[in-house]
Amino acid sequence: MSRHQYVRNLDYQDAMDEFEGFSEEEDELSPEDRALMNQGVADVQAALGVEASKVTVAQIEESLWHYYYDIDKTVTYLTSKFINPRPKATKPAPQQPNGKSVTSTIDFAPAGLSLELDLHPNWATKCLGLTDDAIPAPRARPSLSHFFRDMPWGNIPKHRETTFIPPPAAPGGLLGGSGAPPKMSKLQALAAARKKKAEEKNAVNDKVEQARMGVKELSVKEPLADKANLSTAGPFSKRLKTSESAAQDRVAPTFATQPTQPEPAQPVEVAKAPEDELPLAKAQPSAFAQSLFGSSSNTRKSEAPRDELPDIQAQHFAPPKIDFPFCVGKAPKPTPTSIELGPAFELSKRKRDDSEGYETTVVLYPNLPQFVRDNFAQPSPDDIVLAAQAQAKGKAGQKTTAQPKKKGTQSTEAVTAGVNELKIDDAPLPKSRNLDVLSEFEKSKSKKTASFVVVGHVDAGKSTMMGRLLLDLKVVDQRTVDRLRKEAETIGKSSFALAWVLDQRSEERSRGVTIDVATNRFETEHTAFTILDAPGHQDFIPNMIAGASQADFAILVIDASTGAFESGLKGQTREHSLLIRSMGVSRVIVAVNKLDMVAWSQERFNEIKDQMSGFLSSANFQHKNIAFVPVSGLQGDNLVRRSSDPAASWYTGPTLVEELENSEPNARALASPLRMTISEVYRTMQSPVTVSGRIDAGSLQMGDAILIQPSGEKAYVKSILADDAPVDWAVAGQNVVLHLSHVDPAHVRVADIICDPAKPIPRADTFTLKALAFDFLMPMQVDVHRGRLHAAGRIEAIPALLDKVTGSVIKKKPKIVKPATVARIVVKLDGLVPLEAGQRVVLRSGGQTVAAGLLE
Ligand SMILES: Nc1nc2c(ncn2[C@@H]2O[C@H](COP(=O)(O)OP(=O)(O)OP(=O)(O)O)[C@@H](O)[C@H]2O)c(=O)[nH]1
Repeated sequence: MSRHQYVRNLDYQDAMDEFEGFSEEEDELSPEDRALMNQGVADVQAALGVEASKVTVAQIEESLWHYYYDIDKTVTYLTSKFINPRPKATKPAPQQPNGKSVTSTIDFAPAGLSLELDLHPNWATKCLGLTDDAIPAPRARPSLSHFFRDMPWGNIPKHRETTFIPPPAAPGGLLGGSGAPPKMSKLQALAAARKKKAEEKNAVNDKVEQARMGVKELSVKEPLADKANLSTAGPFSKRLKTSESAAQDRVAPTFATQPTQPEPAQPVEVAKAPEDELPLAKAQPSAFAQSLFGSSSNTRKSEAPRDELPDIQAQHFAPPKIDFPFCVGKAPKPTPTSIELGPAFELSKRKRDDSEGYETTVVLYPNLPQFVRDNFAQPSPDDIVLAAQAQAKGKAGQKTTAQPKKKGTQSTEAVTAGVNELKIDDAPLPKSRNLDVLSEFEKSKSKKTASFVVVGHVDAGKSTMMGRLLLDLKVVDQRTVDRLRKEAETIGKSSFALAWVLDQRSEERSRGVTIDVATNRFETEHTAFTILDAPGHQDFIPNMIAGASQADFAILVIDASTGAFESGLKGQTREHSLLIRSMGVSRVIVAVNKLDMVAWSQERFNEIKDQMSGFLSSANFQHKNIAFVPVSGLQGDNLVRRSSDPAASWYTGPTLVEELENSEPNARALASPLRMTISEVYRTMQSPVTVSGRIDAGSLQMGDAILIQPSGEKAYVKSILADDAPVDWAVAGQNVVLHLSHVDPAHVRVADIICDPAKPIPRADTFTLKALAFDFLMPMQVDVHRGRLHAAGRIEAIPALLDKVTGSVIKKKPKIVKPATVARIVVKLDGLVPLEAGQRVVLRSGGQTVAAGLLE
C-alpha cells in the first residue's frame, strides 16, 4: 500500500483518539493498525539512514501519529527535533542601531502638559525622521515641542485663547419664576424692537381676519341671558389686570366681531379693588404650572368663593369673545354651537361693549382639583356619542354611561371589579362546534393531499419547470405568462419568464435566482399537490431546509447539459439529496432536465441515471423509491404531456405528473397531539395574528384553544383556511392559514410551534441527535436548523459512533466523526426551543451543512 493510500484509508477517529491520548483503547492497536505502524516506522528509519539511531521507535511512532503517517513530514520533524536540533537563538534585547534608546518629551505648551515618551528606535528613525546620529543620547529627554510649534493648537497666544462664559440662567422657566424678561444685549433689544413692530402691523390684520372667520362660524343658541351676570364684580377685576397683561404677548385664538383695536382703557365695572392689592408684584405662574397646580395662592385670595361664581355653563354670550390663554394644544375650532364652560373653569373677565351689544371676554383658568372631580361627574364626549348611538339603535332601555354619575358612588370594590374584568381582548371566545375531526375527515372523502419540494443545483431549471407545469395544468393562464415574458424581456431575462410564475419577489426576478421557498398548488384527478419550490443557491440552503421539512417527497432537478450535471453533483445536487433524505424524505423523482440542449441524447440520460442511482442508493434512498424522467422544463416535454420531439421517442415511461400521482405521501399522524410549525405570521382583516403553515401532526378545528411554543402563550382558532377556502377543521398534512384571537402578536413568531395545550411540545436547550455527518464533527459551534427555526448551539459531546444500517453502537466517545458516518451527538443551544423526539434537525457551520438527523 502506498503512503497516500495509507493516509486516505486512515481512520481519522482512531488517529484523533490516540494522538490526543484520550482513547480508552490507546494501547490496543488493531493488528491492522499495528502492521501499518510498523511499516511506517520502517519507512522512517530507512529514510533517516544512519541517523535513525538518534531517535527512538516511540518518538518515530508518535511523530507518525502526529503527521498522519506522512513519512516526509515525520522525517523532517525528527531531523529538526532530535537529530540536528538548531541551537536556540537567544533573543537580543531590543536595541537602537547605535545602541541608544530614545526618550522624548512632548510639551503641550498652552496646557502646560509634558508627555514623556520612551520611543522604540525604529519609531524615532521612521516616524520622527531622526537620523541615526540625531537620535539623542540615552535619557537625553529632548523636547518635541519644536515638532508641534507650527500647530495652531500648540501655540495659541494668550490673548487669543477662548474664555468660556457660561450662558445666563433662563428667566422664568417652566413653572414660572421671576417673570422678569431675559437680559438682552443692545443688539438683541434692537432686533426684538424691530421684529415686534413688524409683527404688530401684520398681526392686527391677521387677527381681524381670523376673528371674522371665527365669528361667522359661531352661532349662538340663545340671546344673552342675564346681563347682570356680566358685571360680576370683585374678584374678576384682579384677574383681569393680570390676565390682560399676560394676554398681551400671547397669541391666543380670539373671536371678535370688530377689527381688533387697541383695547380702550378698561371701563370694567368689576374692577373695584385698589391697585396696590393687585397681585402684580409677584410673578405670574406659567400656564403649564397653573394647569398642574391650579391658580397661585395670591390669585386665589382674590377669587370669590366658588359658590359665588355664576354658573356660566348655560350662558351664552353674543357675540362672544373668548380668550383661551391656557389652552395647551389645538385651539378649539369654532363650531356653530353653544359654548359651554364647565364649573371647572372660572370666569375671570367680562366686558360690556355697548356699541356691539354684549361682548364678552372670558379668560379660562382651570382649577385643576375641581376640574378633575367635575370631569368625572359629567358625561364625557365619548359617553355622549355612545348614548346617541345606543338611542339611534333603538336601545332606549339600555344602560349607557351618558347618565351623570353621582359623585362618590364609585366604590373601591366597583373599581377593583372593573379592573379585574379588563382583558387584552374583550372579544368573545370563538365558538367551537366540538366536532370529532377524525371521523369528519374519514367521512369527507376529500382528495389526498401531498406536498413535494423541488430541489437541485442552482439554475438547474426548477422554477421554470414548475412554471411550465402550472401553465400546462392551466393553473396559470397564457396571458399571465405572456405578461411575465414581456416584463422579463425589459430587463433582459426573457428566459426566466416561466420561473417568474413562482419567483415573485423583485430581488429574485432581478437576480434570476430563487431566494425563498415559493409555494403553489395544483390538483390532479386524485391528489391535491402543494409545490415547494426551493432555492438552489448554496447561500439559501436554510430556506431549502425549511421547504424540505414540509415535504412528503421531492423532485430533484438535474441540468443534463454538458458539464452542468457534473458540477451539480459536486454542489447542491449532492447536498440537497443528502439533506432531503436526512429530513425524512424517502421518495425522489429525478427530473433530468434541459435534454433539449443535448438533442434528447438517450446516452446522456442513461449516464446521469446510472451515476445518480448509485449516489442516491448510497444516500439511503431505496431503489424502488427513485424514479427518473427525461424532461425539458422550458418546453414542457414529459411534464404533463409526452414529448412530441421525435428525438425523445426513446422514452416511453410516465410523465412527471404521472410519477407524482404514483407517489404515496407519508403516513399522517392524525391521532397524535397537534403540532403545526408556523411558516408565516401576518396581519389580515380577519385577525391581527394570522399564521400559516403545515399541520405536522394531529388536527384542529374552529374555536380550539391552542398553545404557542416557546412563548407558552394561549390563543384561540377564530377561523381556518385550507386551500384559500374557509373550513371548520383541518388535519395533519394540510397546509392551512389560521386566524387567531386572544393572543398578542408579540408572542407569535415564524418557526414557533402551535400545539395542543393539554399535550404541549416541551422546550429544551439540549438534545441528542442521531446524525449523519456531512463533514468532520467534533465539539464545535453549530447553527441548528429545524424547519424555519435557526438557533445557535454547540456540539457538546459525541457519545457514540453508530452503525449506518442497524444503528448499533460501533464505538463509544469518539473524538471526531468522519464524513458519511453516523453518530450520536449532544447539542446544547443558547436558548430554549420547542423540541421533541422524532423531529428532523440540520446542523450547519461556517455556511456548510455538517450534519443532519433525527432527535432521539
Ligand atoms: N434550454 C433549456 N433551458 C432551461 C430549461 N429549464 C430551465 N432553463 C433555463 O435555465 C435557466 C434557469 O432556470 P430557473 O428555472 O431559474 O432555474 P432554478 O433551478 O429555478 O434556479 P434557482 O432556483 O435560482 O436555483 C433559465 O434561463 C431557464 O430558461 C430547459 O428545459 N431547457
